[in-house]
Amino acid sequence: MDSQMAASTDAAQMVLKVPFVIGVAGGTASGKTTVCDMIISQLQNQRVVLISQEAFYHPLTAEQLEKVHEHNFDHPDAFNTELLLSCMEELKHGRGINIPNYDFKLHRSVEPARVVNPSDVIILDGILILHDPRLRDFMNMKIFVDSDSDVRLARRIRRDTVERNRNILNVLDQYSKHVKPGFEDFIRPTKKYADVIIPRGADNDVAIDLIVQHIRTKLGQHDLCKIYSNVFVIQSTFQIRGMHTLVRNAKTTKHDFVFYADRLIRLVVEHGLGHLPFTEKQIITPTGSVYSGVVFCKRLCGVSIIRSGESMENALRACCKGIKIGKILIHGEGKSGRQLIYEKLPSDIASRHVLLLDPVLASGNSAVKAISVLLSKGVPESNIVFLNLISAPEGLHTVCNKYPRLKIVTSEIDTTLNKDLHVIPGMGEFGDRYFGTGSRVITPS
Ligand SMILES: Nc1ncnc2c1ncn2[C@@H]1O[C@H](COP(=O)(O)OP(=O)(O)O)[C@@H](O)[C@H]1O
Ligand SMILES: Nc1ccn([C@@H]2O[C@H](COP(=O)(O)O)[C@@H](O)[C@H]2O)c(=O)n1
Ligand SMILES: [Mg+2]
Repeated sequence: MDSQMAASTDAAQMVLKVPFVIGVAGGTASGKTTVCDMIISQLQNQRVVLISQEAFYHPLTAEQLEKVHEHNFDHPDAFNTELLLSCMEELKHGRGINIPNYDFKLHRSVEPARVVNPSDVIILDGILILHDPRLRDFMNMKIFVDSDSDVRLARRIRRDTVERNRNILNVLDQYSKHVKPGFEDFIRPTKKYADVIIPRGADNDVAIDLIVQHIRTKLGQHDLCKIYSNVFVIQSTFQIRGMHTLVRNAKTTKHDFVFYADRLIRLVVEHGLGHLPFTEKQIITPTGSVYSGVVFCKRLCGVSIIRSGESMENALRACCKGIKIGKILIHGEGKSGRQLIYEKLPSDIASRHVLLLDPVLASGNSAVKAISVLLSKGVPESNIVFLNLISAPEGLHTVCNKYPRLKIVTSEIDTTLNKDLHVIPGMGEFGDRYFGTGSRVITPS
């Protein structure tokens, strides 16, 4: 008996954007916040938010306030870690939150609360941010800022007297009673959880550059699949890398380019077909045995984005006999708007699953236009599977943010776009190389 089954992912399900979370710990005045600010200023094209653990200090009771000099702010119990955990859970699920706005002069939070929007990167900064294992579990990267304790004490005295209205004798007293023991007992022991230790804090430009590079790489490449659960990169093998090496090589002849591009396209198409819904079916084999299998989705069609997308039509026809293939031609260069020049689509496209074909996803502007044409014809967003050979992170961000319900299947995610919006490292002008109409090599910029 046939039964309708859901596809590998529920088409109607909203896509989860999981942020890249970085924890930055270290002793007081080690430079944690300064390091975080430097990282943020270098991650200009990402949505980054900084959350300080200090926002989650328990407010002091009237009784505790009277003896504030005895209060230990350097102990894990000083923080409302449960609240921080629930805030992280919200952000992880793409929901904005309000966090307390802590005042170091009043030892409590003040109005208004701080609004924190969902972001691509969340940086958590605090002396004991690596202490609780449940918080560490949220983190993709853990950093410990390691600065000399004399330097830290000097900075702390300066900061607390100048910015936090403290008396120097109280600062020194608090330091020896709570801050130093808290560092030895709870903060320094979390250094072992760090993936990266930054000696000299913000003075260590090299370490900060390496961290930023790592975050960019993680965000730009396969971790995009963590951020966007609708992005699927086909499993990399040496065979696939070898084919990419050939098609990306500027010296590869047209004949070889077409041969290896076709092989890669075929893999992407087969993978893309795996994201369509199917129907369960039992059959009898020649041995008389029952085999529980599935039947392919029948209501589908291809749509190629002219001209490069046409290179993917043969592979689609080879996989799906007699498939209808429509075409869309978009005009536009650079960052300016895109215009629809031509479209020829199956008249019943609204009732079909659509495999949208374009070997290179660069800025995502043409893709967004092409997808909007499909939507205007009544195709549900969740019925679209967009197939690429290579995708730039910028294009993935653009398309996934605008259309979180469609799926993108690609064989590799590249590093970035250059100023001319060419994918880097990329493979040059795909259409020219495939159809033999150009010999231009794009120089790196
Ligand atoms: N490398 C540095 N050189 C000079 N001053 C620094 C440096 N790093 C931090 N500071 C100063 O030290 C103080 C504490 O730094 P901050 O980044 O707030 O530390 P933390 O967040 O670890 O407590 C601030 O006044 C800051 O401007
Ligand atoms: N009301 C408070 C709360 C905290 N502290 C001290 O702040 C330090 C943590 O902040 P850093 O920016 O230095 O990491 C911590 O050592 C607490 O002693 C405070 O003095 N008063
Ligand atoms: Mg700080």
